[in-house]
Amino acid sequence: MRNIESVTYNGEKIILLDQTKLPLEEVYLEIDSVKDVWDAIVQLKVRGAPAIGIAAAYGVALGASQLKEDDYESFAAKYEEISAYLASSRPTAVNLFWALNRMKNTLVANKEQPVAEIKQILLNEADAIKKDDAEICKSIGEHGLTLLKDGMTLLTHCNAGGIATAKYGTALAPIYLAKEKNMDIRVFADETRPLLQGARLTTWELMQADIDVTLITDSMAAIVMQQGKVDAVIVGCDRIAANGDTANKIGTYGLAVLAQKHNIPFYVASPLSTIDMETETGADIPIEERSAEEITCGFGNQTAPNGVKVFNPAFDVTPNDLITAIITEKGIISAPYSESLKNLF
Ligand SMILES: CSC[C@H]1O[C@H](OP(=O)(O)O)[C@H](O)[C@@H]1O
Repeated sequence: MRNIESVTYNGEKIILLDQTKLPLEEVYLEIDSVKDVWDAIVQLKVRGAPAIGIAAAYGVALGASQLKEDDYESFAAKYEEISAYLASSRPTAVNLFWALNRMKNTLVANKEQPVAEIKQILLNEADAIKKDDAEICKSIGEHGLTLLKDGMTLLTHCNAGGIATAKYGTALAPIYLAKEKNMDIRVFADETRPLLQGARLTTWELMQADIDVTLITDSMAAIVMQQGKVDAVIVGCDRIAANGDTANKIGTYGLAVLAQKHNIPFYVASPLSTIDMETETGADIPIEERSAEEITCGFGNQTAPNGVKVFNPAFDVTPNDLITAIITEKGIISAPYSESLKNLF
């Protein structure tokens, strides 16, 4: 499997794979400003909960490295402004806030150090967040692999692959590890309107890895399940509430309802960094709403009348009772999630 890195740091600049250019172009952006990190997150040039967290970690460290303040109090005040700005980019994926919180804790833990030292410590912490994520995703893959059998066909939604994380992905991690073991695993990838992360990114990733993938429109998920072609659904997530309700890309909830109707297991793959025990239920998860143009003029092709009213939530919430199991780096957990999630921490 070619390791395609969505976020790296070259000692001066953040290098981002521009995911809006895929699948036709593999373009890497050299980012040296916090504003450009913010823009990249907002425009989904970097996307996927863990990758957003990693980008924000490098973003706040990069911003801190450029600060002129040399006393801790002034430095920390400016640092807070940078962190708050990056936190304003997207509201749903809790990894953004989890990563910024971990970076803030690193700052405070080293407040007795000279500011120049702190700047390097922050960059090292961003590196650690990225390294940890790759190891966590591999572990999710290993646990998820226990659910797979030779000859299975999985359906996935959006992109929860290597480019949504540091490496391996979450939902796609078990599939990559199954490939390494020469298992015969096939995948249906929902195109995932309106931004087509499935059509553009998941098919691209899986084809790069020589994994059998079939692209379907979101509306075709029902018929492939009805025809008995799907053995399990596996998706990523952007925030899991303390009771197991899970926010993921819009369309996921409908898949979970369909899976229940057809007695098909519905798995969510999630690092602990995407589990938010401070958010009690799915009703408390902020759902990002995006521009009308993403629907009326997707990829520059107008397909709806000027001025039409549009509702464009980027995520929906799957109630915990529709989730068969949650695959984490610490193992696979099942209902009742209020208890099983608590035991992970
Ligand atoms: C491994 S996190 C993937 C998760 O993030 C995606 O959202 P977006 O493309 O808007 O960042 C989608 O919900 C995926 O399941």
